[in-house]
Parts: sequence; structure tokens; C-alpha cells
Amino acid sequence: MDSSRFRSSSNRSTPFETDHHQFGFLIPRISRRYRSLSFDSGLRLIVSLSGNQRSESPTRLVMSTSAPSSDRKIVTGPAGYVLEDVPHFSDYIPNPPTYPNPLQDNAAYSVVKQYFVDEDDTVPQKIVVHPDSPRGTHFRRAGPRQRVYFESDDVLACIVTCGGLCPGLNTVIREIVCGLSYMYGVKRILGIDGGYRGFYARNTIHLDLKTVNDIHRSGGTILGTSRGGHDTNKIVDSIQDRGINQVYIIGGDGSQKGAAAIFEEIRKRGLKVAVAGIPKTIDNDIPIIDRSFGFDTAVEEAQRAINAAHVEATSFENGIGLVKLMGRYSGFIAMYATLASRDVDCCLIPESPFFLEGKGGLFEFVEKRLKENGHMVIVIAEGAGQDLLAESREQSTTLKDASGNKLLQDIGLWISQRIKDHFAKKMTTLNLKYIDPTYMIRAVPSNASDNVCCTLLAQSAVHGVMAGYNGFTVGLVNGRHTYIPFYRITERQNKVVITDRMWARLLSSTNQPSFMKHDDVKHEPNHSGDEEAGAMKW
Ligand SMILES: Nc1ncnc2c1ncn2[C@@H]1O[C@H](COP(=O)(O)OP(=O)(O)OP(=O)(O)O)[C@@H](O)[C@H]1O
Ligand SMILES: O=P(O)(O)OC[C@H]1O[C@](O)(CO)[C@@H](O)[C@@H]1O
Ligand SMILES: [Mg+2]
Repeated sequence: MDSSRFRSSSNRSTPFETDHHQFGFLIPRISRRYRSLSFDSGLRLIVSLSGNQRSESPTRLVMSTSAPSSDRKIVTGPAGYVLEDVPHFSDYIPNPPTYPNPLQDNAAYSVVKQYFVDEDDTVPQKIVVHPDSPRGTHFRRAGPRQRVYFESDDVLACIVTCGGLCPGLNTVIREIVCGLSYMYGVKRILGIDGGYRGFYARNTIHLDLKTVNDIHRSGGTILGTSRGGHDTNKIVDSIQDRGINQVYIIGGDGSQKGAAAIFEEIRKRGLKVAVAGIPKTIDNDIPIIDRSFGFDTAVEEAQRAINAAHVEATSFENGIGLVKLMGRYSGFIAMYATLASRDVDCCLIPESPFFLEGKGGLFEFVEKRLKENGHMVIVIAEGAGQDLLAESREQSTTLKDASGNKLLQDIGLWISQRIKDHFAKKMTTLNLKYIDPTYMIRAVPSNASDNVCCTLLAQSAVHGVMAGYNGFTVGLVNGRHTYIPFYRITERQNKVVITDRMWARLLSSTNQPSFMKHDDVKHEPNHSGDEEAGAMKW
């Protein structure tokens, strides 16, 4: 193959020329339906398609070259319909061979009425609408397609886990192996040892149905994981040298950025290698998706720590149980664990600033609760109050982990000490017990609901890859499995929006003050334009 035809954006001479090369192979694929081709003022290629059976209005495919990665496939349709599509082999490989999907001969699927997903099925990002709302952004629906782009015997798949631990990692590994084997008859599957650096620094691990049979019962990841070590060229060299043609990357926001870089390099080299991301986020910090695996388990496991804190607090005079939960930048675990518990008096998260001293501050509230009830439970997310801590120590830490994530100071220890000091000055008896269950919560196997989540995500990823889609993260959007382009997953972090209804529900449930000074309230528009976008819209 002439790989010079698939140049990266950095090699381009003029955008127009690149558009022509980049999308040249796409045009025959859609030419049965296109009415006209043009470039708009932003040099975006606009293809007007003939209406399909459902709608006779034209649909436009817009591929933006002004975007940094130049691979945005945007299809627009009537009434403000937008499809943010994912790349496909046929975008950059001329006439790739296809084969009938082996699922059509699979006993499990033969009784399913419509087992192949309709090509035109898409899932809306926003489901709360008004009569005059535009139809808005959609993502491609996940699931098996009639034709596949791999022959089973030709597949050499690999699985890698990156970033921190999360309940369910082993279940996803297991279900990718089972999905490839049972549904598509794939026999060659490798595990990459110890995260991204394992591609070029370690031997691979053989995976088959036997080796993965029991792994879902254990926490952690049988493959090992790591931070840092992402060297795109070395990784893609290793993929190429080993003859790997399917890459399944299980990891958080950083890992998905790494997956996007690998995909870009693969496309640049013109390789027929699929890259699929399976989002792993105990913090729930990945945007667009409802949630990923591990979160439900984390919230459930956190209850054990909160219960212990409650028992300790209620057993001593002026007892305070303080529990630190994970959540670097996003306080979802703390928020949901609080909402689930009923025993929490106060929840502190990174998104909601608070202060300690004076009227309306945390100390005043603690005093009030102790007076009213004689005890209280505080849940704090690890990323909360970092500004206060840095201020008091007159230094903000610039230390980072190997992936470039800021290393946090222990807010739980610090705030425990500050509360103790405050009450000591007032000569009030206080019994504060600080519980840090963070790593214990992360290390458990996934619960039943997360196991289902893992299975469906793994199967959806396998279907997408076999169908020739590439450079996507699989994710639940409004309860449906979808293929989401990497750039939508990596462009921002999902955070608790404290001006949304869910945080108000929490405040109403604990009856805690918001601790906010007027200036703290920023009515930031939600990036997706969707109220309560991202996780768990209730
Ligand atoms: N911008 C990036 N480009 C390429 N690789 C990246 C990028 N950011 C992170 N990575 C790589 O992705 C891997 C995981 O990243 P990170 O440690 O941030 O965890 P994560 O995937 O975000 O998971 P979590 O934060 O939930 O633990 C690391 O090996 C890191 O080198
Ligand atoms: O100490 P480690 O393993 O780097 O990971 C800690 C971080 O990993 C996470 O569990 C996931 O990002 C965060 O909640 C936490 O801040
Ligand atoms: Mg991360």
C-alpha cells in the first residue's frame, strides 16, 4: 500500500490538497447517495446526500479539516440532526474486503429477530427536548453488522489495561476474549503486560477461554497496568512487528488520549489495524457516557466505609466519622455514595468550593450538627479543598505522576487535623475518626450490575471492530451502546455541575449548606449544552 497517501495533518501542504487525499476513498463509498460535493469557507468538505427511505430531505456529510486531527466525520440532516460519526477502514483503505458476519450462523443469535444493527441507527446525546428543539447530536449505535472486515483466522487481537485500578477490569478482559472467541471464532488473542509500555518493553501474555475463565472473581487486572510510558511510535512499531490487527484499550481519560494517538499513527501509516477504547473510570470523569464499569461497585463499596464511620461517630461523645473517597477532579463517587447512604451529614467535592472559618463555613456547620445530633459523618472527595490546603501550607504541589496527573495532598488528614485544632481551642471534647478506604474500594471485583456493564461494553467493542469501525470509544449514551469518536471523549473531563439539579438534590438530602460565597457560583454552560450531561441523568 502506498502509505504516503495517508499523511498526517502535520505533513500537509495545503488543506485543500489534503482533503482530497484524505477523503478520496470515502467518496466512492457514499457516491451512490451523494448529490453534490463542495467545500465551505472553512475548507470543510460538504457532501449532500440523497434522502434515505425514512426521510427524503438531504443529509450532509461534513468532514472538518480545521479540526486539529482532521478526522471529524459529521453528518448533518433535517431538523438539526447531527451525527458525530467514527472513522472506518473504508475511509482510508481502498476497497477493503468484507465477509458475511459469522454471527448469522451462531445459534445464540439465529433466534434474535433483528440481530444486525441497521446502518442508519443512531443514538441522541440529548433526550430532554422541547417541541422546537433541533434533533441535535447523535452517535452511531453499537452492535453487530451484516458484513465484517476481518476473517476470523486472520485476527490477532491484543488487550491492554492502563491507568489506575477499577473494579471490573478483569471482567472486561474476560468478555473481550469470550466475545471474540464465541461470537467471531477468533483464536489468537494477546494480553499486553503492564500498560502502554508493555507493547515495547515486555513479552505478551497468551489469552484464551481457559486463562480468562475465573478472572472476573478477582479485583485488579491480570495484565497489570501502569501510568506513563506512552511512546506512540514504539507502540505502533510493536503492533506492526507483531502483526496485531485489533487493539482493545481499557483505560481512563489519559488512556483514551493515548488510544487516539495510536489510532492517528496507524491511520497515518495506512495500517489495517483497529483501535477501540473501553472507558474505565472509577471517578466517572469521562464525558458523554452515562457511566462506565466500576463506578457502581465503588459507590457500593464506599457504603462499608461510611457505615463504619457512622458506627464510630455514634459511639463516642461528639463523634465525627470522616471518610475520604476517590475523585481527583470529579466528585461523583462522593456525591452518589452520600446520596446512597442517608448517614452522611456533609459531602465535600472538588467542584464545590468551601471554606472553614466564620459564618457559613464548615466549622460552624460541624458545631451545629454536633449540637443537634451529637455526632456527624463527613464524606470528602480526594480532590476537594486542595486550594485551602495549598494556601495553608503556602505551597501548591507541582508534583505529577508518570502520566502527568497532578499529585494531590491528603485532604482527609489535613482537614481532620484542622477540625481537631478548632475544637481543641474551644475546649470541646471531640472524637474524630478518619477513614481512608480509597485503594480498598478500587481493588475489589465488580458487583453484579458492573459485571453486566463490562460484558456489554466488551461485546459492543468487539462488534464495532469486526465491522470495520476504528478510532472509537464504546460507551453508554442514554442507556444505549454507541461508538463515540475519541475527540469527544478526550476534549474535556466530566464533572459534577453544581448548578444542576443533582447537586441540589444532595444538598437537600444532607441538609448541609452550600458553603458557597456568591462569587463562587459560576453558571458555566455545560459543554454539551445538555443539562446534567455526562453521568447518570435522573
Ligand atoms: N495525552 C496523552 N497522550 C498519550 N498518552 C497519554 C496521554 N495522557 C495519558 N496517556 C497515557 O495513558 C495511560 C493512562 O493515563 P493515566 O495514568 O492518566 O490514567 P487514565 O487512563 O486517565 O486512568 P485513571 O485516571 O482513571 O486512572 C498512561 O500510560 C499515559 O502515559
Ligand atoms: O495512586 P494512583 O494509583 O496513581 O491512583 C490514584 C488515582 O487513580 C484514580 O483512582 C483513578 O483516576 C483516582 O481516583 C485517584 O486519584
Ligand atoms: Mg485519568
